[in-house]
Amino acid sequence: MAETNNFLPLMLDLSGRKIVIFGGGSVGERKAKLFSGCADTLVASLEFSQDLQELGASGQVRLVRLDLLTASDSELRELISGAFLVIPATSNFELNQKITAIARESDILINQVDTLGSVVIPSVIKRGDLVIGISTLGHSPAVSKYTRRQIEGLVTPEYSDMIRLQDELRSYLKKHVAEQRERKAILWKVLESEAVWDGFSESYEKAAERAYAIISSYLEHSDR
Ligand SMILES: C[C@@]1(CC(=O)O)C2=NC(=C\c3[nH]c(c(CCC(=O)O)c3CC(=O)O)Cc3[nH]c(c(CC(=O)O)c3CCC(=O)O)/C=C3\N/C(=C\2)[C@@H](CCC(=O)O)[C@]3(C)CC(=O)O)/[C@H]1CCC(=O)O
Ligand SMILES: NC(=O)c1ccc[n+]([C@@H]2O[C@H](COP(=O)([O-])OP(=O)(O)OC[C@H]3O[C@@H](n4cnc5c(N)ncnc54)[C@H](O)[C@@H]3O)[C@@H](O)[C@H]2O)c1
Repeated sequence: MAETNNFLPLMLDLSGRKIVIFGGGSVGERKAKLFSGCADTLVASLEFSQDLQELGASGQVRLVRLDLLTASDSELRELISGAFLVIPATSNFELNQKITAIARESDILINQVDTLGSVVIPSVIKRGDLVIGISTLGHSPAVSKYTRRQIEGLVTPEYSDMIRLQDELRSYLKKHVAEQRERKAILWKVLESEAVWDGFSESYEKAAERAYAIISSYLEHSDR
């Protein structure tokens, strides 16, 4: 088991990156669904789940059907050539280990699914521009999934509205308030305002109106 207190989450721009998944079963399918929306995802397998076949037919993932046990090393190297991440997820542990070894030769990141490797895939919540990754570093994926479900209930649609409003206010304040510490104080006043959060239930514009009222009041009373 890897030393688990050295793992940290990173948010990576995967656009244009190649991700190769070996094994088209329930695990390969779950990983392909996660990555197909943002990376060039290829799945190599003997068989493919129904959902993967549909993802392949719609062009969201590339499917390569082959018996990986009879594939030559050069064929495997060809499949992973240029990959950013390799995910050996067949039901054959030894085969997964062999693919891992070949990927390691090319210093490619590897997400091992049958043991704790150097890359762990978290449970992911994506709500517009809010992205949350949750992991127990291999100790209990079920708790990751459970925690994701708990947090999903907390992250209401207003969170996306507030991100949009904060983004708008940050641009406005950068033009009108020179001091970064003052801009930060104002943004937090808006963030902690129940009136602004309640405003979203009426309309985005109502929440924004209340936010700008907070800014005006702050600027009138600050000793600028
Ligand atoms: C988070 C998530 C991401 C994803 O893969 O998409 C993920 N597994 C998920 C679900 C899940 N996987 C398993 C269960 C059954 C209950 C349980 O075992 O707990 C459940 C829950 C369920 O299905 O209910 C079984 C399991 N998992 C691993 C093994 C191998 C082993 O450890 O032996 C075995 C077979 C164990 C056995 O043989 O008994 C290993 C890994 N699974 C990980 C990630 C990495 C650690 C992440 C972390 O620590 O948080 C790691 C190390 C490698 C990896 O990255 O794949 C995804 C939830 C997505 C979502 O949120 O819905
Ligand atoms: N990381 C996780 O969350 C997690 C969860 C459950 C299981 N696992 C592990 O992941 C592995 C895969 O689990 P699964 O539920 O997806 O299995 P599965 O049986 O549903 O799928 C296995 C896939 O591997 C393919 N395959 C097997 N031998 C092959 C070969 N010689 N050539 C090409 N393709 C081949 C099969 O065609 C199938 O598509 C298991 O070994 C298990 O240890 C990991």
